[in-house]
Amino acid sequence: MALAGVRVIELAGLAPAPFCGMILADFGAKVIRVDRNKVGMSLDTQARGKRSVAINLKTAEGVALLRKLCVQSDVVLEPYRKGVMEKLGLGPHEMLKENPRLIYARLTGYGQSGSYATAAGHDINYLAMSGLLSRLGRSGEKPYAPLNLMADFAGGGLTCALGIVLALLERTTSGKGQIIDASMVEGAAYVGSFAWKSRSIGMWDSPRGQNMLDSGAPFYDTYETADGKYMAVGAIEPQFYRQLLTGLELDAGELPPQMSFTDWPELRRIFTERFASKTQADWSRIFDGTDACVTPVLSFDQVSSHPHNQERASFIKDSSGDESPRPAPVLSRTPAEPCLASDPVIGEHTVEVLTEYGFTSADIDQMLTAGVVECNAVKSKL
Ligand SMILES: C[C@H](CCC[C@@H](C)[C@H]1CC[C@H]2[C@@H]3[C@H](O)C[C@@H]4C[C@H](O)CC[C@]4(C)[C@H]3C[C@H](O)[C@]12C)C(=O)SCCNC(=O)CCNC(=O)[C@H](O)C(C)(C)COP(=O)(O)OP(=O)(O)OC[C@H]1O[C@@H](n2cnc3c(N)ncnc32)[C@H](O)[C@@H]1OP(=O)(O)O
Repeated sequence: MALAGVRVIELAGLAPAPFCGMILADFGAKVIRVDRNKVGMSLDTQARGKRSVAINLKTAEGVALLRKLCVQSDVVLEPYRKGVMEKLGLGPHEMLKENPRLIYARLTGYGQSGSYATAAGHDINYLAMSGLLSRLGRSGEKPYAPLNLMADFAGGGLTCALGIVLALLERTTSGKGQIIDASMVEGAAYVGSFAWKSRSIGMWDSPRGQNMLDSGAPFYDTYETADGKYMAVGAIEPQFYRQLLTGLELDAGELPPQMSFTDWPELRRIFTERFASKTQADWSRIFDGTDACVTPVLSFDQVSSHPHNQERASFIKDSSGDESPRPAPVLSRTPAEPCLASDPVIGEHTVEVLTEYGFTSADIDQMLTAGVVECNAVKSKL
């Protein structure tokens, strides 16, 4: 796998950093999640392929231990509020002095500088601060955040993973590590570069929800079907739009022109009525194999059994039978090989990892007894 041999220390966080760590693990890195002691259950739902070590960082020995792990690792990924790592004596400048090849990734909402740097926040706040949230939502309604996908995951975890991979690549020539300041506000804004930069061609001149790609246009929207499901329509180009009309059995000559903004409400009414006349399966049969750019809006239950997704094996099942998306993208020689075993319990691999990093049994026993680290066995599911 592409990241084979890369050792990552991920400090346990809420959602974006766990996703970043999972991406690295899916593509072959050895990711060790550092959890707290005495926590019953991990809230990390993005733990695929990781191992867990439980360390009490509120002890000097715990801090010294983490430092030793970082000295022997390639990447440290930390998701805490600005200043937390420095307070622990584990700030990037100290760590890079000890391991100049270390890539020290800091994934925060507001970045490491600026007056919001130390403020608490979540996806919706970062998305709001990126400018993007103001553009999301239907006409006449308040801004609407699309789950916590944009800042936490696209602008956060994924962008941070890109930064780490870029720094690893650069290190192959310089031999040096570096610090990554991954701000979710900036990551989300960057993901939204199209929205920013396409203002110059008038893409966003109308208010929220009244533009071509923000649910303003009737040919770029979702429609309810007779069985209460939905179809997605993305028929922008005239040649594809004509195929949409053919599938809907509508005569272009009897309709207003596609790009007549003032007629969009009337066109939407006509499309709404048409889509409501057949089921999702009926419409899928009609539009499959055409270039009308019309697809069913699949539920999580439907998605893996759709023929296209099945043919590409786009979804995988883990050892408990739970489905999730296959890592993307697919690399031809060194594809990701996601681990299908159950997620680690907190501290499951403490002894295994510390042994691997060169600690003796006596050292480990001493740390276990002193409560510096914790090792927990997997509970039987029987
Ligand atoms: C929308 C999202 C995230 C959604 C996640 C949800 C899935 C979950 C979020 C809350 C969960 C629920 C909740 O926990 C209550 C229930 C618990 C129950 O067990 C389960 C059900 C729950 C309902 C549960 C259900 C779900 O799991 C949840 C709903 C996001 O947007 S995530 C993005 C958040 N932002 C960032 O990550 C940006 C960077 N980070 C930060 O700004 C801050 O970390 C943050 C997130 C604001 C949190 O601030 P906080 O004050 O809590 O922490 P920090 O200031 O960062 O300091 C960390 C302290 O911890 C110490 N520490 C760290 N490791 C160790 C260790 N191994 N040992 C000892 N101590 C450790 C560290 O030293 C710091 O200590 P100090 O404060 O003393 O410096």
